[in-house]
Amino acid sequence: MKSLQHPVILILGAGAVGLSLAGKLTTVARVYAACRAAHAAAIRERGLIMEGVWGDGTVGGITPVTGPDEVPPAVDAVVITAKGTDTRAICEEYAGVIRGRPMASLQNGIGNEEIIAEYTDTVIGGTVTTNFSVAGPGRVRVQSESAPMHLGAWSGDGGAPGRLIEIVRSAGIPVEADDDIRSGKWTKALLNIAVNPLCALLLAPVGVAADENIREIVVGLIRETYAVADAEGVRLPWATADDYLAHLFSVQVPDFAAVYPSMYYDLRRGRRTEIDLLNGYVARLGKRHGIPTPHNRCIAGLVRYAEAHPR
Ligand SMILES: NC(=O)C1=CN([C@@H]2O[C@H](COP(=O)(O)OP(=O)(O)OC[C@H]3O[C@@H](n4cnc5c(N)ncnc54)[C@H](OP(=O)(O)O)[C@@H]3O)[C@@H](O)[C@H]2O)C=CC1
Ligand SMILES: CC(C)(CO)C(=O)C(=O)O
Repeated sequence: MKSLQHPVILILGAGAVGLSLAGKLTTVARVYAACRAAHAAAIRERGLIMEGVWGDGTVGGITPVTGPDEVPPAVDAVVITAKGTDTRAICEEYAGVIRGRPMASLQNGIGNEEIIAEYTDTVIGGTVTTNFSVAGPGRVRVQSESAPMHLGAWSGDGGAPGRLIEIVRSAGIPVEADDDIRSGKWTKALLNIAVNPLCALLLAPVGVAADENIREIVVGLIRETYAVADAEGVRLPWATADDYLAHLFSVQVPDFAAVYPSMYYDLRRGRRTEIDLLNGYVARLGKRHGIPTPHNRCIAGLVRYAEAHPR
């Protein structure tokens, strides 16, 4: 990232999160959004339509691309917002563009940064605790923001996160530096482990987590995740699982009560989910450490079954 004057940003896998980010960044950067053809056609024709807490209106100036040949050579930074299930494939497709450039992940789950590090030296870990959805081709909705975006050095050039933070902040997106982004990814994953699969399976918004029939399952998922994180040496901001659960039920579930998480849309659209980067990952690590994870194993099994039997 040489210059902050007119940075050129490439967003890889632009759907709900990536197109929303593109819409905001276009005020401060030249933005290329690698997206599917239907989004690209709609954006070329009339711009990106945004609604919600990141602003309402039609945003021009985003250049959609559908392959690496359409990306100019002068990219300063890459941000990946594809699903974790697509990380390797999209990195392969855009490998020539990624190589030698700082690349940030805003994806949920654990394991994406390790894959990205195979394609470039400077990797920035990131989290975003805002609800995004696709309302149609080239049309996104941004609802409920519960915490600022977090960005922090994963590998390589330690100055890269600071430069990206400046760009993101100047676009009006709340963002903070995270000096332990490995723990930051786990911290964000707690919320997704607690609510994403349940909402996807029950076809319910996040508020369902507080239902008296469901709450106990959420408690089990999080207590197991805490035990596994502890065995992995991950430092979480809440000392105990029950401290985090208090935050989840008093802040995060109310903030997102009325909206549906990303995994809900995956199952509804018959797509693969990120379950193996979330609850499935916890179950796998639990096995390795000899920690029982019956809640996470059960929920991961149910999601895998639902993936294989689209409704
Ligand atoms: N939605 C949310 O509220 C939040 C999501 N996240 C995380 O952010 C990440 C992205 O989520 P979200 O934006 O909801 O997901 P989306 O599915 O809406 O967006 C990802 C987009 O990338 C596209 N894509 C995949 N591969 C390619 C490719 N090779 N070339 C071009 N486009 C490609 C997908 O197309 P296709 O579907 O056709 O494969 C899809 O349109 C996930 O890790 C999610 O967990 C984090 C915080 C909040
Ligand atoms: C924070 C939350 C729940 C917002 O939708 C999310 O990360 C997701 O949908 O995956």
